[in-house]
Amino acid sequence: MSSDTALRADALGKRFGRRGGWALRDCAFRLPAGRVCALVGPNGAGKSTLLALAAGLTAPTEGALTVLGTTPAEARPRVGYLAQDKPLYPQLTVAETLRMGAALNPERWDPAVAEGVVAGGDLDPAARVRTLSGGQRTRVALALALGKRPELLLLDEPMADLDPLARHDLMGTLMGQVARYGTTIVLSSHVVAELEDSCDHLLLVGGGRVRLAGEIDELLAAHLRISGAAADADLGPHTVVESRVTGRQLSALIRPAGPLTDGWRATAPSLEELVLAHLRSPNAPSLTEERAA
Ligand SMILES: Nc1ncnc2c1ncn2[C@@H]1O[C@H](COP(=O)(O)OP(=O)(O)OP(=O)(O)O)[C@@H](O)[C@H]1O
Repeated sequence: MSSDTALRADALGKRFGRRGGWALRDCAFRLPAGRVCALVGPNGAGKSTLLALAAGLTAPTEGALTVLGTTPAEARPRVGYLAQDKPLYPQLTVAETLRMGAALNPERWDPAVAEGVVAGGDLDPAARVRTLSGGQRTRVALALALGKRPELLLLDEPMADLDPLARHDLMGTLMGQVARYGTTIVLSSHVVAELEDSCDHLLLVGGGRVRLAGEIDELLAAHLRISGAAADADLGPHTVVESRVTGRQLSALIRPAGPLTDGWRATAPSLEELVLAHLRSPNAPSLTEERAA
């Protein structure tokens, strides 16, 4: 695999327990290095499982996940991971937590980066983690992940307990990382509108499968929102992701397979419209780089 690939899944599957259902199945995608990738999908879709696999915390049941050109276990020192529950030691102070980060990552630790993230939140270095709010803990956990100067940063719902200003601030910090160090970021979130400005790659999972994977610009360009008279609707060769009839009007999100016949009004979808249409239509065909190529 070339070094310009941060993450690659081949027939990746994960099942918890021998009788459990598949959290992920038959997943194939490639995430180029240096991208900011939005990982979206409904509750239970497999987002956290995918991030935990990439962080080397759990092993695939079948297939393979290649991280920074190697196995997840070998890539671990070069990967930063922020888990959904942001585990920290509650009895340690903020400063002690950062010292622990330095001790655990002697080769890579950058105190200025870690302290900068903490200082941005006006946190007292002497405060104990147990006295911090949820959002303040997120900031400390993020300082640990970023202080490691990761080549790949995996963030599981980092914005969930942040106020709007702190979210904005977090995105600024992350964009700074990308610009300065070329860090690849995978960020799971339920708030798609917040990702539109900062992410350039999308991975949409649903029911354990990859539904959409690719550059956001290319995915958007592959779809159209159309509307027209329901009576003479013939969407012939096009792939219909979602369609609705209201009165005499039909509106749909399609993947055009050629020019549209006369009578349709067509507009480009937003990222949110693209994602919502696929979430509402779990049986719509997938579109991933592999299949699109
Ligand atoms: N440790 C585990 N043991 C058993 N089943 C698990 C475990 N972790 C996840 N699962 C199952 O795997 C599936 C995917 O879960 P996962 O947490 O990856 O989804 P998610 O997309 O992150 O969901 P959410 O948006 O709710 O955080 C779910 O059906 C879940 O019940």
